[in-house]
Amino acid sequence: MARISASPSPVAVSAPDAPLIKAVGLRKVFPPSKRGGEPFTAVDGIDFELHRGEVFGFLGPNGAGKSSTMRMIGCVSPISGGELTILGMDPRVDSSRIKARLGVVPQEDSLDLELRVRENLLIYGRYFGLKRAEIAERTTELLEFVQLADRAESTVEPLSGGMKRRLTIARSLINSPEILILDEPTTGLDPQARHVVWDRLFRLKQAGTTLVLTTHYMDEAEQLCDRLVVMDHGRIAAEGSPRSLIERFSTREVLEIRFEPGSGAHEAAIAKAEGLIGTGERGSIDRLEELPDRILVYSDDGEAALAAVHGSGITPLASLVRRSSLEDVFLHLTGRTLVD
Ligand SMILES: Nc1ncnc2c1ncn2[C@@H]1O[C@H](COP(=O)(O)OP(=O)(O)OP(=O)(O)O)[C@@H](O)[C@H]1O
Repeated sequence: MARISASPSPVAVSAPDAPLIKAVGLRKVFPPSKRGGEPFTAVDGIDFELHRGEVFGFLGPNGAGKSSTMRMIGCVSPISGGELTILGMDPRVDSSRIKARLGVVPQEDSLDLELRVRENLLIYGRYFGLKRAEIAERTTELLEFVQLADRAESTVEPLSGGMKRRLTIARSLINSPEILILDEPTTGLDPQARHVVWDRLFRLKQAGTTLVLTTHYMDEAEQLCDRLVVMDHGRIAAEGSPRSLIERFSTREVLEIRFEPGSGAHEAAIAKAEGLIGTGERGSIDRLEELPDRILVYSDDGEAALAAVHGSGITPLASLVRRSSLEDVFLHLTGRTLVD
């Protein structure tokens, strides 16, 4: 298991506690298409640092600029502006040396479907210049780690989506990377397959591997990330641990109320509930968010807020009290939900 973790002997980082990745005013601007138009700014001057041993996340909806950022970190897309330092090096100068010390799990699996599972790792190991014996030993360990040892000799094509993702993770670890980059590691997987992938990522985290990942699943970000940035329209809206972001930008609990569609009750309830905001009484409402299908009532005491809602003559069709989540943080910061 220890060998699955981050490489033990970092070389080109200037100081022991220097960030593994440091971005200052990082930008990605795509040129106009051949048909004309304006250049498009996908990443608009972001600052962040990644430290050894942490799991750092970029949380944001589709189009927020997460993949564009990851591709710059992975040295497959040149930066358009600002500064980016990876393992103490400049990707504009040292991309090959940086790549040799990274593991990358791209958003779309890029496995060789006709080859066997083991052969996919062999090719990658050769690409990184590892010796055959070393590749063979590491392949055995990694396939065990991702629970694919019994599939080593089968071709990749018939594997499930979850298995392919786990194989991609194994492949990304063949060179004992110091940083593992995962772009939406569980997108497209069913809930059970997601949990198996999460379990493997947890183990890497426990083993001290430095992970940087993107996601638009708030539960993934909450469970895995030590620290994250909330990204929207190419900018960072907030940064912190999942817990600190929730404490800073939301209440302890949220009351969700729903009404008969088309009855007009939703609009009437909004008008009444606004009168309950900031009363200072038990169940006092901090703020409301209105979504097309429900109203979110933010209060530190959801049950008391529900009682206050009922007391004001609002009668929802259904109600639910839950803990605040990163989804609520995102909604508060951007006015939009994470998944459209
Ligand atoms: N090669 C490109 N040329 C022009 N625009 C691009 C290019 N690649 C990405 N974009 C645009 O940049 C914006 C950010 O895309 P990006 O893929 O970084 O977002 P994302 O947060 O990763 O979203 P997703 O979850 O959909 O991958 C989007 O509006 C996208 O259409």
